[in-house]
Amino acid sequence: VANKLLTLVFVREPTRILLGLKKRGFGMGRWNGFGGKVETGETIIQAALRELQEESGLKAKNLQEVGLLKFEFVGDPQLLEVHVFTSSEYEGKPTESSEMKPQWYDIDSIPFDKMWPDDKWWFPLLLKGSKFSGYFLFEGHDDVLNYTLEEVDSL
Ligand SMILES: CN1CCN(c2cc(NC3CC3)nc(N)n2)CC1
Repeated sequence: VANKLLTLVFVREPTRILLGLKKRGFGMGRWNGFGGKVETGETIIQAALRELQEESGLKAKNLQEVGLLKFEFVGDPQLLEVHVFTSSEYEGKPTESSEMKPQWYDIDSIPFDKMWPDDKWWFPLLLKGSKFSGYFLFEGHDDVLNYTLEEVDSL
């Protein structure tokens, strides 16, 4: 079966970035951007905007695709394909949802120890405004066995 399409959106201000604490399900207990599955009949962009609004209450006005991340788990044939976006213009106020508890973090104090382990490699590229493409092989949810990561001119 084809890759599972997922979205991940970070709302960014000059010195801070909005993260959400995942309250249940996949990635529970970890801080992350906002996102979810791409449903049939919607584009990846539409899914990114929908999930951001559902999970944070924010309506992004200038979504930009900044990264493509592929994840594999030892023993699991399903490949995850995560399309990463940023937005610097938005409407609304960060609002806790059933899925996420939003909080602004200063970009100098990102809580990597409480995020997915792959983030420490690609997050610096996102913060400096690069476009990136990466692949991470996980064993379980905590160990990265292998990865490749490159900055790209276009996605
Ligand atoms: C809907 N979500 C959005 C984001 N997402 C991931 C995954 C991830 N690593 C993969 C090993 C799991 N790392 C970050 N930062 N986000 C998965 C699904």
